[in-house]
Amino acid sequence: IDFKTTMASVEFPSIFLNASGVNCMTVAEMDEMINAACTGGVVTKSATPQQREGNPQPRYYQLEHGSINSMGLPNAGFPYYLDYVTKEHAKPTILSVAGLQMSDNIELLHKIQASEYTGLTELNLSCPNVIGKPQVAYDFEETDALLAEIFSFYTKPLGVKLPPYFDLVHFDQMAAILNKYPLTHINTVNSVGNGLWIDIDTEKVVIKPKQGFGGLGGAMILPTALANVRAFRQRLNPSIKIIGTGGVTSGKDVFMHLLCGADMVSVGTALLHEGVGIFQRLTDELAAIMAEKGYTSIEDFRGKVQDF
Ligand SMILES: C=Cc1c(C(=O)O)[nH]c(=O)[nH]c1=O
Repeated sequence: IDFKTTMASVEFPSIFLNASGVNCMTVAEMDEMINAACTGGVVTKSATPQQREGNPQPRYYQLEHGSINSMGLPNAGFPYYLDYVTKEHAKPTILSVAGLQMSDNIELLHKIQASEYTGLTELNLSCPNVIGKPQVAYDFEETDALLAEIFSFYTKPLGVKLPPYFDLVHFDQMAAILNKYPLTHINTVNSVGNGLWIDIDTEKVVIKPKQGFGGLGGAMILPTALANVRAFRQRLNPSIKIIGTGGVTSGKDVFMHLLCGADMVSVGTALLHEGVGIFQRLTDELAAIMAEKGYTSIEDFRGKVQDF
């Protein structure tokens, strides 16, 4: 079964990617993603202009049905990731960038525009853990202004990483903004912002930053992820592809993301726990589901979830 896919005329040998932030901080991790079986390529950790240590530890904690994190954007800095993606690799790369303020985003995209890099870039509008900074993507006017400024000069392939939305009118408002711009894709969802977990033995929160508040990921956010993939598929121009992210732990979850309209699927929490071998497992499980249902291509069912 053929799981390759094309986005912005870039051929991905598989639909599977890592969620930015997981297994993508260093050259070794990014090479491991590219060299692993059944991966489509690699998405870098969101890069900031300078290298960042991130928040104090513990800043990640595994829950029974997912994860909570407040990493604080630790990364090796924009030059490190631009250097990596500009080199030749066996599979495509997506360069993720996250400014800490609007001017950072503009500066980073000017640098990419002026660089040798011709691959895909993803602007992270949804980091929930930069202390003191609200997520850009929850400010519709700022998002619109930022994209207008970017597309006044940026001509290379560009997508955006979005947080989950929880209100149908917000889907309408955000989709109306995104449809104004020549985006290659959206990647939805980022972690569900500012959850909290408590260790009842110590009666303490489980992560140090932000008094324990952190983004939620993993199995428990799958229903939210599916809703966001479907809602944007229903509203966005077909030219804007969708990377479905959030809650994927099995072939069934991948199948549901695809039924909702995802073009590619990325894995975060489960990848962190299982390692890159997960992509062969997800491929085998998806292929078994498709065989059972008599599907020979993802096109047989992509986006075809039915109303009740
Ligand atoms: C880029 C920062 C992000 C982080 C982080 O570095 O804290 N965690 C997330 O769950 N999503 C992000 O987008």
